[in-house]
Amino acid sequence: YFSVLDERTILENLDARYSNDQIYTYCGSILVSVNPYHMFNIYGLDMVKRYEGQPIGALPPHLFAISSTAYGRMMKNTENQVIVISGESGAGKTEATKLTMQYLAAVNRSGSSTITEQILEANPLLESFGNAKTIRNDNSSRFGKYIEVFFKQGSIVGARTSEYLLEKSRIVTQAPEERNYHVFYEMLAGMSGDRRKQFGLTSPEKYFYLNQGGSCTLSSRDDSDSYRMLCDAFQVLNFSRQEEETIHKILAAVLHCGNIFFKRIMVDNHDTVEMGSSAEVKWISHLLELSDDWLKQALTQKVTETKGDRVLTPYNIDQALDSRDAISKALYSRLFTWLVERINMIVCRAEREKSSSLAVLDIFGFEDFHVNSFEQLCINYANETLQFFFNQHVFRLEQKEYAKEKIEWSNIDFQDNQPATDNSFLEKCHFHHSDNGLYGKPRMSHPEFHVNHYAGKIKYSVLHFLEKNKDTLRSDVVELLCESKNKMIAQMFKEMRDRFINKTLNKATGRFVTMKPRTPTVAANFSESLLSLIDTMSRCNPYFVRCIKPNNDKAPMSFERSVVLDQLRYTGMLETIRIRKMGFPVRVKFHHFIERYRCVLRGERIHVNHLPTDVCLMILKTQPSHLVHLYRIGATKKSYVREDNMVKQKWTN
Ligand SMILES: Nc1ncnc2c1ncn2[C@@H]1O[C@H](COP(=O)(O)OP(=O)(O)OP(=O)(O)O)[C@@H](O)[C@H]1O
Repeated sequence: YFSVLDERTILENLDARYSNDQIYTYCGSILVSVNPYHMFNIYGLDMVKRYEGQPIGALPPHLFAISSTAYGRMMKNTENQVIVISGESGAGKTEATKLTMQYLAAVNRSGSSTITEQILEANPLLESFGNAKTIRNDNSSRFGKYIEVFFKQGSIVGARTSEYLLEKSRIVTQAPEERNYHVFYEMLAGMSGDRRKQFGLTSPEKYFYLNQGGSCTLSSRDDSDSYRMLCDAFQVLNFSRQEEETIHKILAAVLHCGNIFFKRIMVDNHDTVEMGSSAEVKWISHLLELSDDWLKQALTQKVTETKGDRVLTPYNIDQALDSRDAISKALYSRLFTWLVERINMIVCRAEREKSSSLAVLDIFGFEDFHVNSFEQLCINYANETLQFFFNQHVFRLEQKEYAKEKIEWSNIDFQDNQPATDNSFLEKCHFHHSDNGLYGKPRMSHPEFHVNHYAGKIKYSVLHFLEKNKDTLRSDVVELLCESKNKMIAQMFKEMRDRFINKTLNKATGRFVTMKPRTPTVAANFSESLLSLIDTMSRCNPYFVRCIKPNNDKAPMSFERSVVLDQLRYTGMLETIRIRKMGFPVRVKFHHFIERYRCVLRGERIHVNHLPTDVCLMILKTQPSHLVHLYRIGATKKSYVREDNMVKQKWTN
């Protein structure tokens, strides 16, 4: 534990420990984990046994200490627990989540059971569909996840995963040296030639949606091996043959979709398009079990209904390409949501009311890129909200500690960071907040705005912002997809249609009111799911794991202070320090305090009957009276000192 908390001390300690191969450190109530980019032999069954039943602090800092404490507390008090794992891309969140799940699987009382195996198998499946190679991380999760594991009498009885904000743009575009989601490459590498033919597929280099990053292979991952693991996971999770087949069909249809091209033509002086390829269109219609002309209708013209009339407006080439990509994104993201629900159906069958849960939240950290767009605003908004949750928790812990030690305090206050982006997110934010101090207006020449987040000022580019926020498939295209002869596909889009269109409200009167068809924005949906997540988490006892990336080169055991310091700021640890500094952040055990400062008594006799608190008071009374407000004596074991250089200086002298 750090007894003194400031930026420099934290940084120096993390550095010193890291160079000693100690990747874990406690900082207040947080476990800091610095990515070693090198596998230490510290996660075996021997370590599970060593940490099992041990409270935090009994053994050196370790992820298993957090898991063990959370598990023990859940068992003892049947109180729900949550471990919040955060950090930037490549910092080690996914690994920490996997290790926590493995720890739980190993210590739970039913040992290895079918349900435990199914819960663990869900992981490679979601990795195939939700992870991709980025320049920062070869296996980057492109969605946030909240996994609740349910226990009854110490045995795992089920689990439920919630997913947040899958990155959709990746399905249709990739930056240089990046890839699309693993599953496409795995499928093409692992399927037999015959099977590939069945879906009209060839090699990954041939697909526009797969080859934009430049390289379709990965040195750190064998795609055909991963495909085998994916197929095993389908088996363990009881996917039917038909379901597996439909999943493949949707994936193949997305790839064909990306290869559709258009020819620009002029009709009546209007720029319009003609479909350039018929082979892809045929394949897509065949795979999705739809009539041949549906795609043509969806891709070349817009349908507007006014007072019962259908008006058809031909698309220009940009609109046609956009609508092609919108269909691909909708197909893939609906499939992803369906998969998560399908896994939950299998592994979440326990009567949850009677069980307790231990949850893990693996969520992207604060992002500040060269160009920040809508996705970054969502992610940073999520971080802002989680930071508020974290501050509340730290604040509560402080209050509890002061109450226990009967320390009077009055001036601890923490800044509610909520207003930073609240509402600005739900509506077309940049038009509404020019008079908000936390908001910066875009300059005329730059389409951007600024938000002062808790972690610093971030500049957002508004280019494509509103489209990204809408991100909807035209309702007539959704209707077309609902007509698929494949029941699973039809059902997926019917759910989408029912969720967005004709939403009905059950008013207090008991009457149903049909709302005007309205599609909630991505931001509104996300904000709603985030608030519900916070609501669930606030009923749990939280633990915080902050993953830190020590360098930007994925280099093993190399600690760059400037890289780490930036993250310390973003992870909110310095905010904890600020909160603690407003109270009495330095807590020293009586005997340590006496040992260290008895010299200031200059030989004054300490009577054998003096209690440690009396001696501490004697020492403190040697200080000038105007410093009285800087310390407190705890009721049970510690002196509390408000950090102040003058006091420190004097005592040290
Ligand atoms: N505890 C660890 N021990 C050894 N190596 C690790 C550990 N944690 C992470 N790594 C290494 O760092 C890489 C990146 O970690 P991980 O995928 O967990 O990052 P992440 O924070 O989940 O990133 P993203 O947000 O992009 O998904 C891993 O593939 C692994 O090589």
